[in-house]
Amino acid sequence: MGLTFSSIFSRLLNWRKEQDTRILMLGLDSAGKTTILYRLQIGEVVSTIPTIGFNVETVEYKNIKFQVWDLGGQSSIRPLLHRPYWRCYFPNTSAIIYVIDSSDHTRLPTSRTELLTMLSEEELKGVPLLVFCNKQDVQGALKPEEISEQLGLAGGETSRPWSVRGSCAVSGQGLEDGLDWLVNAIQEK
Ligand SMILES: Nc1nc2c(ncn2[C@@H]2O[C@H](COP(=O)(O)OP(=O)(O)OP(=O)(O)O)[C@@H](O)[C@H]2O)c(=O)[nH]1
Ligand SMILES: [Mg+2]
Repeated sequence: MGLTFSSIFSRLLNWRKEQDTRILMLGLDSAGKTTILYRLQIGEVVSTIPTIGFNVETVEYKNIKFQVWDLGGQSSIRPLLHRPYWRCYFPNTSAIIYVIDSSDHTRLPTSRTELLTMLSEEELKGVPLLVFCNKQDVQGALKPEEISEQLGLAGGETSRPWSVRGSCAVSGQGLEDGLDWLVNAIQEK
């Protein structure tokens, strides 16, 4: 598995040469972000708590860095509390991966709001977006098409390349195709 991902990212490395590439992975708690990070098997996942106080998980493959920010907790203070801090990380972002728990019907509207709020950030304008509709293996999970419809990107998101795809982080299904798409999108930008 790791070999496949390495070969996908190699295209990016050859193309970006010495430039650092930062890919941010976000999504509500329990969506599957950490599981995806480990699934990539491209390096050691390092967990750190920067002074600003929330958890950051990073895995690096050469100069491609995947970062997951733990925006913590379930409460509504989450975005209010952290957005001013994590905003300062936005300017050097090459791509965004947004992970949704497709089996969590109740929180889809919250997840959608979080996503759209983030996409409205000026610094993220034009940055390619890959949405993983994760946990497709769970019975009753919403299909990527249904989630895509609810997110409503098709109507308004014209400033960036985006794709909404199904995944199962546990088996790894869908991850390769999604990341392959993302690497192409970064290169074509
Ligand atoms: N069935 C199923 N379970 C999954 C899948 N992806 C993740 N999980 C499970 O969902 C739970 C949460 O996954 P995590 O990877 O910890 O989620 P996270 O997004 O990192 O969550 P936080 O760190 O709390 O923000 C774990 O028990 C995973 O094993 C999936 O595709 N299918
Ligand atoms: Mg996690």
